[in-house]
Amino acid sequence: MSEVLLRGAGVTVRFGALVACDAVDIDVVAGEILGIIGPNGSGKSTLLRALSSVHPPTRGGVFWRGEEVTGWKVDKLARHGLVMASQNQMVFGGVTVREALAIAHSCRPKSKRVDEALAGERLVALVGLDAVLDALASDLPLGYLRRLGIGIALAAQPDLLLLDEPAAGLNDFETRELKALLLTLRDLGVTVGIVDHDMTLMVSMCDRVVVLDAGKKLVEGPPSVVVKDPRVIEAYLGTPMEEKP
Ligand SMILES: Nc1ncnc2c1ncn2[C@@H]1O[C@H](COP(=O)(O)OP(=O)(O)OP(=O)(O)O)[C@@H](O)[C@H]1O
Repeated sequence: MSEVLLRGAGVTVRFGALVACDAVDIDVVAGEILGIIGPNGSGKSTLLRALSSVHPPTRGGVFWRGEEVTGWKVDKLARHGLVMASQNQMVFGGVTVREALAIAHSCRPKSKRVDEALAGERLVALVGLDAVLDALASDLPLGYLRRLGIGIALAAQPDLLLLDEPAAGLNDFETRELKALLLTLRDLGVTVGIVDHDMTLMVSMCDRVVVLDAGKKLVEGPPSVVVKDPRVIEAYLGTPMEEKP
């Protein structure tokens, strides 16, 4: 039985009268790519932020490797192996790609043995930033900028990487490269939790998906099964997804 790395139990987030996340139970299991999908405003980003302590839950608990971590500071959680990168955080000032990665590497938890696959030149090659190392981060095209955001998150040597809409705005080629990178990360032992609207990407890449609707968990399971579920078609997909040969 695989280890549950991260557990959200009854995670509830209120913004005034709005219940953005409503008593959601969710597990992220070591070694998987877990997708969180659902309509706009269904609470996916809010759930990710609650799980990663960026915006802790109003009610319910978050557990990391069985220990309650609800409300912990983001940097403390990162030192324990949980890091979140959101598309909006992946913006940098006047530093080069090389400098940004060096800064991130210097912030990694010193207590942890360095995973060489996620450090130095191997990290640069892994995230495909070799060609732009001396470019200013602020000059990068979106595809590279996302890779840098992921590279910075990886420099913290996470066991679990949570990603909020990493494919938003990427073209087909960039999305394929992103998928290859995330599959490689899983092979290297980094567990991934991802929110995204690109259903072709999510269905082809995720081991499991959780579907949210109006803040509540609607369905969870293997993507090929979930996308055929009439509740998911009604709430999110509209029409059944076409089967790929
Ligand atoms: N900081 C906030 N203050 C007030 N309301 C918020 C805040 N953040 C999110 N919400 C609201 O909570 C609900 C869930 O938002 P959330 O961004 O989590 O949904 P989502 O499923 O990620 O949507 P999308 O797919 O459009 O990104 C929405 O009604 C949103 O307007």
